[in-house]
Amino acid sequence: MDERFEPIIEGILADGYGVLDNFLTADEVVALTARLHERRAQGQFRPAGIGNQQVAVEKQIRGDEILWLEKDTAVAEEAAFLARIEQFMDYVNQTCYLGLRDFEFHYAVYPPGTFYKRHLDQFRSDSRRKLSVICYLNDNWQESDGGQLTLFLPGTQPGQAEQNITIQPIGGRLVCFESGRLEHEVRPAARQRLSVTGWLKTQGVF
Ligand SMILES: O=C(O)CCC(=O)C(=O)O
Ligand SMILES: [Fe+2]
Repeated sequence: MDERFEPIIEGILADGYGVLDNFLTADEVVALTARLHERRAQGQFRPAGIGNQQVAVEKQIRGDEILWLEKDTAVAEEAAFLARIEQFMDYVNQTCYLGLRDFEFHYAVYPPGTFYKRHLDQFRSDSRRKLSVICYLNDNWQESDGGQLTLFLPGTQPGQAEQNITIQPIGGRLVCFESGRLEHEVRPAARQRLSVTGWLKTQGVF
């Protein structure tokens, strides 16, 4: 068992979310970022969709561009990332019994000035999504760069106010939270903001 994932599991069980720094080493972040930029320069990214609305409407909600990672076409650094995610998923299954069987991940680029308004990941498209996972690829991110992830934790007692958690999108950092329970948003980013985002899923019907 991979003990380094334990703090994030404890966070998920206690609070519905966990954060783990150095999920990727600095060298791995640099290498994966280079692959991202190559693919984007080749025109492989598309504006992220949120449903059937027009792109202009969607941009009021989210402004990121994405590219799904596919096992078949993954280069070495991408395959290594997906293998690490698989280890993480195995560890979660051994400790949390969520019955995770599958995952899907995409690169995400938030150009300067873009954001993703408050939302819930799960029910938009696929109720098999159990855990949302984001790994940031940013070099030397400063608080003044904006782009923070805000998690809205529901109060645990009746009448208790929700709590806002602010997470800086620091390179190599992994964030994981319950897809069906925690609403969240990406604050406007003042500089280009890079990540790999995905979902750990159960099998079964939508
Ligand atoms: O990049 C982040 O911090 C969150 C992204 C997100 O909420 C999403 O892609 O659904
Ligand atoms: Fe989200």
